[in-house]
This record gives sequence, C-alpha cells and structure tokens, in this order.
Amino acid sequence: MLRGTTVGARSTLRLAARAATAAYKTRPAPLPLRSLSVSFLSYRTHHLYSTMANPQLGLFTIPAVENEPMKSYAPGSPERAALQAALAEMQAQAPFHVPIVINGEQIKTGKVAQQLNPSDKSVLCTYEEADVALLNKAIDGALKARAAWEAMPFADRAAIFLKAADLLSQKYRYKVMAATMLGQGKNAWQAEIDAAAELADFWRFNAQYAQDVYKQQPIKNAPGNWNRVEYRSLEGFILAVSPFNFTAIGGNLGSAPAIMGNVVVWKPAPAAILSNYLVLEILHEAGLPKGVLQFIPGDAPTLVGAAIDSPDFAGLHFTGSTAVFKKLWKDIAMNVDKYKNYPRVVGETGGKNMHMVHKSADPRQVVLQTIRSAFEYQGQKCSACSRAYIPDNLWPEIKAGLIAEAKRIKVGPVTDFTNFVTPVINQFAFDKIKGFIEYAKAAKDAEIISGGTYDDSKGYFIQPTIIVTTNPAFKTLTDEIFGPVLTIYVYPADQFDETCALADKTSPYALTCALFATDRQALVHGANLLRHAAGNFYLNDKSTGAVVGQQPFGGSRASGTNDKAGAAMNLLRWVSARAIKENFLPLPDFLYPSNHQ
Ligand SMILES: NC(=O)c1ccc[n+]([C@@H]2O[C@H](COP(=O)([O-])OP(=O)(O)OC[C@H]3O[C@@H](n4cnc5c(N)ncnc54)[C@H](O)[C@@H]3O)[C@@H](O)[C@H]2O)c1
Ligand SMILES: N[C@@H](CCC=O)C(=O)O
Repeated sequence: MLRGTTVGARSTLRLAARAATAAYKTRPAPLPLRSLSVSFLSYRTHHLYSTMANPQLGLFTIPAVENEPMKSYAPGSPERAALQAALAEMQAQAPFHVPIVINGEQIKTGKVAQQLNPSDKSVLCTYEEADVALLNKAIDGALKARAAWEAMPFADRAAIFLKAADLLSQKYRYKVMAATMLGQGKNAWQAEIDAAAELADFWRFNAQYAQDVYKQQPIKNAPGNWNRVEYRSLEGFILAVSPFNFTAIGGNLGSAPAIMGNVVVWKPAPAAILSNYLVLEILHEAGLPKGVLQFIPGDAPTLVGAAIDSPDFAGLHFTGSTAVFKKLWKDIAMNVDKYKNYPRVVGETGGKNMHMVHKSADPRQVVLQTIRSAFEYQGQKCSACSRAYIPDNLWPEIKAGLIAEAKRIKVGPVTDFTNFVTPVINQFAFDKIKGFIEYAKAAKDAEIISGGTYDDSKGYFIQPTIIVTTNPAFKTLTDEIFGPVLTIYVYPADQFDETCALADKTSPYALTCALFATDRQALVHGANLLRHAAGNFYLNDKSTGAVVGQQPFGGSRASGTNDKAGAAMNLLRWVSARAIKENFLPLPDFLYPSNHQ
C-alpha cells in the first residue's frame, strides 16, 4: 500500500507499472502511455525488466580469492620471452589510436592528443579528447545504465570482476604489462607488480570485500521483527580521476564503486591512456554492461570541472597530487547546494615518506631497503622513500653502502631488462626533478653524495641522486619530488625521540613510514611516537610495496582521506545503507500498558 499518495498518483503508478510490465513482455514495442513522463516510464520499464529477468535463487558465496602469483622474468624464463615478444609486437604496431568510450560506443572527435613513450619520446598512442557535450552524454548514459546495474544480483556483478582478473592474469597479462612499460616507463618487475598482480588483486579482493560488506547485518531482532540492511549504490554517478603511475589504480578507481552497483565516469591520466584503455576493454570482455564505466580522456580541468558541476555528481574517487585534490574538494564544497546528496569525496594523494633508522638497526638492511624504496620506478610511487633519518653511529657504514649500491644501478630504457631505473614519466617531471637537484647543488647546507646527473636527449633519464643535508627543514626534506631523489638527515644517535618528533612535523604528508631497529623496545616506542606520521607503517621493511589483501593502502594529513584502497573500508564509501524493519505482529492497541488505570 502506498501510504500518503493521492488517488490520482496511485492510479498513475498502477498505470505505469502495468505499462512497464507490458513493455517487458513485448520488448522492444513502443511504450503506450504518452501522458506519463518518458524518463519515469523508462526507469520503471528498465527496473522491472532487470529485476524480473535476473532472479537469484540461492545465497551464493564467491570462490576463495588469493593474491596473484608473481612471475620472476629471470633470464631464460618463459614469461620473460613472452613479455619481450609482447613488447616487440606493441612497438611494431605503435602508434595506436584510443577512442573515447561512451555506452560501449567508440567515439572520435578529431581533437587528438598523444601519449609518448618516455624511454625514447616516440608516440605510443594518439587519443581522442572529449569535450563537455560528450562528458554530459557520458553522464546521461551512465545514469540510464544505473538501475539495471544496481539490480543485477551481486553474484553476477562479482563474477564480472573475477572473470576480468582471470582475463588479465592469463590472456592479456603481457599486453597490459607491455603498455605499462612502454607508456608509463616501468621495468618488467614494476609492470608485473602493478599491471598484472595489483590490478588482478584489486578485482578479486574487492569481490570478497563487497561480499563481506553485504553480509554485515543487524545483530538483533526484537520478537516478531526482522531487521535487514541493504547496501544501495549512490544516487547519481561517481567520478573516477586516476594518476599516471599505476595501471592498477586506474583500474581500481572506477571498478571499486562499480562493484557496489554504482555507475562511473572515468577520466584517465594523459600519460596512462593506452594501458587504461586496455583495462576498460578487459572489463567489457568480462561482461561489464556498456555505460557502467564511461572512458573520458581529455582536458582535465574542463572535464572534471564540468562533471563536478552536475547535480547528479554523487562522489569523487581520486588518486593524484595533493594540490589537485584540494582544489577539487573546494569546488565540490562550493557546489553543495546543487547536489541531490552530499557527495562522497575520497582522495589518496601525495607523500613525503621516510625511513626512520634507530641506532640498533641492521645497516645492511637499511641500505638495501632504502635503495629499493627510493629508486624503484624512479621514486614515482606515492610511497617511495624520499627522506631518511640516520643515526650518526651507523652513518659511516650506511653512507658507504648507499654509495656502493647506487653505483650498481643501471639506468636506461624499459626494453633492456637489466635496467633497474628507467625513465621518469615526461618532460614536465624531468624538469621539476632536475630543479630539485640543481637547488641542492647550489645550497650551502646540502651535499650530493651520489648521482646528480640527468639526460633528456633520448628519453627522460635521471641518475638516482642522494642528498645529505644538515638543515632539518631543507626543501628536499619537505616537498614531494616524485623522482629518484633521496635526502638524508644524520642525527645524534641518542636523540631518537627528538628526531621522531622532528620528522613527524617536517612535512604535511602522512602516507608511508618505515622504522628500522633490532631493539624491540625501539620498535614499540618509535611506532608510538610516529603513530600519526603514516597510514602505512613498516617495521624493518621498505616503505613501498603494499599488497592488496595484506596492507590496505592510504595515508592521512595531506596524503589523503585514508579510505584504504583495496579494503572493505573503501567500498563502504560507495554505498548508502537502507535499514529495513519488517513487523510480523499486529499492534493490539495504540495505548501503552502504562496508560491503563
Ligand atoms: N596516495 C596514493 O595512493 C597515491 C597513489 C598514486 C599516486 N599518488 C600521487 O599522485 C601524484 C602523481 O600522479 P599524477 O602526476 O598523475 O597526479 P596529478 O594530480 O597531476 O593527476 C591526477 C589526475 O588528476 C587530473 N588532473 C590534473 N590536474 C587537474 C585539474 N586541475 N583539475 C582536475 N583534474 C586534474 C589528471 O589529468 C589525472 O587524471 C603524486 O602526487 C603521487 O603521490 C598518490
Ligand atoms: N601499492 C603501492 C602504492 C603506490 C602508489 O603510488 C605501494 O605501496 O607501493
């Protein structure tokens, strides 16, 4: 019974339901009732069709999920040969052309931009750039796809992402890795942990976490009652805005809201277009309905600004720099009167991650873990170690070790598998990182003990650089560089507490931190002192390399909203719960027992 509706409205609803049922039976016959609004009718028709066509006659459980097994790419291994073949094929076929994808339709505008290969500046792909009219078309299409997608039984939604993970890890592994290596400048191992392992993990573990969320139900029912909670998708569309540095993050920002029944407009990063487009194709091949994830490359401020201006904007899933996220947050706040709901704003942003070394640490481990964290993928991980605090009792040994190990680092293009360091992403990044190195060279309170050279004549190559400063507020100790530059501050070994306090306040970021000590009490004490300095905290391990399903990832302060990518916590941001109470017993009287005489 529809309480509170007028007779006219009730009969209108009955007519609409009848019309929708008739339309379902005779699809694609034209709808008969012209007096009702088209959008209302099409919503009802779509909704009834989708729920009636997709009954779920069982309480299904997804298969157990595991982390994607890693391949080594060691010389002579079959995976190394397969990846080299994929790279050669992709290089022979480049440049590719990437369309805008709206409702599954490939769209060309004629306004074309390029994604370069940072190893040699060749054109890897050209891509179409959307304008505001196409963005609005994408939003409309997503909103039309929403009812059927939300109503699809969870088992079927989950199956799409589980299938996508299998397609990625088997059929498309080397293709997506090759696009990540050539487009985003990753070596084989870095491409493996990102484009193959982390993305497959995101898709599989999100299915598991979504199931865990749905299972969270009220723990009490009063006699004669049944309480339930359903996890509705958000009304409207989610805007996913992704960074260049992880193909997996591009794949996750759209698919995490989508697995919870949301529709998404995805603005990929210009330097990750080809790999991100392949990810979209895999999702479509796995059965993601057209329109659920719209692919909209193009001018970021224009497209993102227009999406945030839409009254149907329901949430932002962002990963990228702190400055951009802060701007978007302010823009969203200014629009709050426009929106139907308060939008969910989730952003994982910059870092200035540290290795904090106690006087009891194992110096050899500090050296090896710091070299890896600071210089793998050229320091272009939000989690990269960018500053290290070393006690003076260990400094001579650690200094000699860092200099010796840095000399073993080979720098060059991604196709030579012996290169540990490959190019930085583009000319802008190269110039910015070069600026920090030149600043250190000119400073009186800093010294470069390794690296300090760079060369952009062929690709964007920067020699891993180690700066030592006596100034605890030195610029390269405070600012995010996002390049292969490590700054070290040597402290008196008996001032561990003071140095932890100093490091905690030196930078506005709080993403990752690693503490090295063999003294258990120092680990306990340091972890307490640095409790709010990082969202991901490591003991005797490097600050990079969080694994989905093992270390939920994200930081606080200027590093983001800490909604933990790859965790149920993140998925909860993309649902709006409805509590349902059903009563089985009639009310005998409106009076309370206490009202009786
Ligand atoms: N915390 C994390 O989990 C995490 C993970 C990866 C990267 N990051 C951060 O991302 C940054 C590197 O990635 P990036 O260079 O792609 O970041 P970015 O901020 O330049 O770009 C991120 C996205 O925002 C878009 N964008 C850029 N300017 C915009 C504007 N004015 N309005 C709207 N959108 C805009 C870009 O096109 C891209 O899609 C670093 O700061 C790094 O720390 C953080
Ligand atoms: N999972 C990654 C996240 C990197 C972000 O850029 C790590 O922990 O290194």
